[in-house]
Amino acid sequence: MDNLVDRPDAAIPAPTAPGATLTGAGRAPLAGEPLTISNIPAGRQQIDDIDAQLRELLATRRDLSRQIQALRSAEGGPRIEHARENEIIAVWADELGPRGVEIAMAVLTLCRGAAGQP
Ligand SMILES: C=C(O[C@@H]1C=C(C(=O)O)C=C[C@H]1O)C(=O)O
Repeated sequence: MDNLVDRPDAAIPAPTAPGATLTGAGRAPLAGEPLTISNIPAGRQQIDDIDAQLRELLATRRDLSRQIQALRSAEGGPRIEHARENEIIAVWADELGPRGVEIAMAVLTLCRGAAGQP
C-alpha cells in the first residue's frame, strides 16, 4: 500500500513494511509525536495503524500481567493487588482525567481475566 502520510519530499524512500507510515521527515513516527494529515483516508489509515499497535501492546501487557499473577499465585500470594492497581489508575487519571480512569480499569480487567478465561 502507498504511504498516505504527507511526504512533501519526493526523495523520501518508501516504508519498508507494507502499510507502514512515515513522518514528513521520512521516518517512522515516535510514540506521542503529532502527525499531520491532509485528507480523511490518510487520517483513517493512521488511526487504523495506531489501533493495531494498541492491540499488540495490550496483548503483550496482558501476557506480562498474567505471568506476574501466576508467579505471585505460585508463591501463595493473591493474584490481584489492589494497591498496585490503584497506583496505575492514578497515573492514567493524572494524564487523561475521568476517561483515563475508565481506560485504566478496562486495561486492568483485560489483563486480570478470570481463571480459565482468555
Ligand atoms: C501484574 C500484576 O498483578 C496484577 C495485575 C496488574 C496489572 O495488570 O497491571 C496489577 C496488579 C495486580 O492486580 C502486578 O502485581 O504487577
